[in-house]
Amino acid sequence: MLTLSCPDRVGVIAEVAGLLAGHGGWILEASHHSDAESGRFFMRQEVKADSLPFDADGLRQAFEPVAARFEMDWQVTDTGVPKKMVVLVSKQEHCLYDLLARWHSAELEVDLAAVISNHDVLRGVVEWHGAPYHQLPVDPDNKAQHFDEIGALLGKIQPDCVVLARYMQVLPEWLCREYAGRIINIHHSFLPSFAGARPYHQAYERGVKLIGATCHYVTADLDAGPIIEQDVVRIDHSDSPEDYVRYGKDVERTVLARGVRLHLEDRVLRNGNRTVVFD
Ligand SMILES: Nc1nc2c(c(=O)[nH]1)N[C@@H](CN(C=O)c1ccc(C(=O)N[C@@H](CCC(=O)O)C(=O)O)cc1)CN2
Repeated sequence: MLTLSCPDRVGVIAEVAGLLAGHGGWILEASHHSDAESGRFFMRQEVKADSLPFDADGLRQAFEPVAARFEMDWQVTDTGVPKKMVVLVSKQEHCLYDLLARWHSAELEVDLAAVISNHDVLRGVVEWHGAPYHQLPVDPDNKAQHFDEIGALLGKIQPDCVVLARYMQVLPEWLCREYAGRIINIHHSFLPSFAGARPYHQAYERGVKLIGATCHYVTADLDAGPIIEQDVVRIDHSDSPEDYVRYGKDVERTVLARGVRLHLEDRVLRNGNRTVVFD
């Protein structure tokens, strides 16, 4: 899997396709986007591994000159190597349950390397599914220790994706920077509406007719990272805030699962604080 972005200009597609074809590369899926606003070009090329005379490192070496010439931000990943995922949770279980079921049934083909929580309440269900569980309690007077312990564990695992599945702690700037573009959160509102705490109750007070969920990359700015996936569900005057929570959970589960899959399949490319999603 080759993904790239670069300053837009004539010839990028021809150069990339020519290099791949020149080595016998069989392109299975090709997507690209020319973004007028940013003046950048985005591409995703899925190449049949055994059509090439070299492995992923060989492709990286062959591609380097083209990437340099076009000032590309790029990466080559071997989809034959399962990506590593870590899930952070607190006490809310619905998004975790959904991810565990998709992983356990192999619908989500990923190495679930760890589930980390500041509570112990979800240990049983995680270990029943055969995933490792790490409880790292939070001392309100020393939250830095909690995040240091998370950082140390993530450093050992080196995950491709860290999912905040209703994890209720605000990550420090250093952790967001260290894993920029790899930490995914599910916020239970249709951002930018109702950022922060208790969004369903904010929505009730505002009298909206749609509520939703947003899957986004995590940055130091709370709930403000690039959006990966969103969806909404209708509510009406007869619904209570508790109804909003119940309807909202269904949307949260599906939006997070879609967002995680898009990330794991290298279908999401950063475009400033926006994303290009080759779905
Ligand atoms: N650096 C970031 N950290 C987190 C983000 C983010 O976008 N950037 N998203 C949140 C998730 N979240 C809303 O979706 C959220 C979670 C928690 C809080 C919050 O105020 N937490 C309190 C502690 C609450 C508790 O102990 O139960 C706090 O941190 O003081 C706001 C929004 C996840 N992290």
